[in-house]
Amino acid sequence: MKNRNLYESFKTASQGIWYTLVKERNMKIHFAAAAGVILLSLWLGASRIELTVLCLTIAMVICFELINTAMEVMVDIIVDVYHPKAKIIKDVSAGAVLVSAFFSVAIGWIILGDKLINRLIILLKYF
Ligand SMILES: Nc1ncnc2c1ncn2[C@@H]1O[C@H](COP(=O)(O)OP(=O)(O)OP(=O)(O)O)[C@@H](O)[C@H]1O
Repeated sequence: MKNRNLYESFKTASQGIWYTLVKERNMKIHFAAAAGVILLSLWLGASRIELTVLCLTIAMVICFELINTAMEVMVDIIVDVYHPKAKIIKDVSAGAVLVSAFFSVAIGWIILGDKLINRLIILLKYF
């Protein structure tokens, strides 16, 4: 079965994202964190380049989670019993998400940490 046109391709890709968002708890966390980071960056007055780096970082984590979900479904189609290699595939794939999430937190802190602390100090002076 092949997508007939660009609209069909867009629709099926969106369904893939929606499936992952509904089924995977971690994807909900990634989306919530992404929304939080973008709002925080706007509030802290992040520069365009900083916002660009943060958007790339968010995209990296979400893409790895999408691929991880695809890997899990693919493994489940191929094996429906315990298999050590199925475990390796799923664990490695989950590891990719973990590494990207860890570094995204580090990047977020490097970019926004100082601004956040300074803003909080200013706010605390009012009280
Ligand atoms: N067929 C299998 N054979 C061996 N181990 C498996 C198998 N299916 C799952 N596992 C193990 O269980 C873990 C969880 O697998 P599951 O398919 O439930 O993913 P998940 O809980 O959605 O993971 P994630 O938190 O990465 O989204 C895998 O990382 C793997 O270690």
